[in-house]
Amino acid sequence: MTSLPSPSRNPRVRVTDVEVLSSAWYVLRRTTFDYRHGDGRWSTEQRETYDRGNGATVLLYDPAGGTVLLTRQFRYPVYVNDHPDGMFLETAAGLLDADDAETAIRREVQEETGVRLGELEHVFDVYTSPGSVTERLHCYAAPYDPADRGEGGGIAEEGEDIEVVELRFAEALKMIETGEIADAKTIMLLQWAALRGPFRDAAD
Ligand SMILES: Nc1nc2c(ncn2[C@@H]2O[C@H](COP(=O)(O)OP(=O)(O)O[C@H]3O[C@H](CO)[C@@H](O)[C@H](O)[C@@H]3O)[C@@H](O)[C@H]2O)c(=O)[nH]1
Ligand SMILES: [Mg+2]
Repeated sequence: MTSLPSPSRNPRVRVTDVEVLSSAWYVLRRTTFDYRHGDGRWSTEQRETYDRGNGATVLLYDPAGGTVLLTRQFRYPVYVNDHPDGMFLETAAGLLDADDAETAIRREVQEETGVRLGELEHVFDVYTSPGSVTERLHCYAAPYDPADRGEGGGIAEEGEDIEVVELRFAEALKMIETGEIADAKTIMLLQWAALRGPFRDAAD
């Protein structure tokens, strides 16, 4: 046994063991727990969880120009699973590290796009892959001024090579249909922007 989580918040769940299977860039654990089913029967289950920490992302939008600012970078996990070239379009995002979500997203956006965030709207928090990955992703939206757009590029020493991509909002929506935008957080935020966010009154 390596570690146990804090006391159960669910009387149907009793964790009995946690093993660390791998601890390299991220941490893979195998947890054994007793679970009480809907019919009252208890069973012993095992689940592996991939812990890569939590993250934050932001949809940058310019209401006057009708544009959004995204990033493009090579994503190997996407490339290895059939994406044509792995050059993936996403909202700016990053891991929280030791920071709270708002501090982290301000830092990441500046590193990746050069934009210094002013007002910031919290939109929702999402679990990105609840059957296997523990990550909770804090999702924000914020206006940007195209004149503030800087070099961006990410941190070269960490192997990052990030292109900043400005798109008309209507074009970004179409790119969801064509598959050119296929990142979950980016699709969720673009659809939020059309339904309830800054572009809800846009004609197309
Ligand atoms: N050496 C090494 N480096 C890695 C590895 N995995 C990631 N990295 C480096 O660590 C960097 C982390 O950059 P962040 O900007 O902090 O995170 P992110 O990869 O952009 O993650 C964000 O987007 C993800 C995808 O949507 C989100 O899952 C995540 O929560 C976060 O929001 C990556 O760009 C990459 O350079 C690895 O296995 N080995
Ligand atoms: Mg990033």
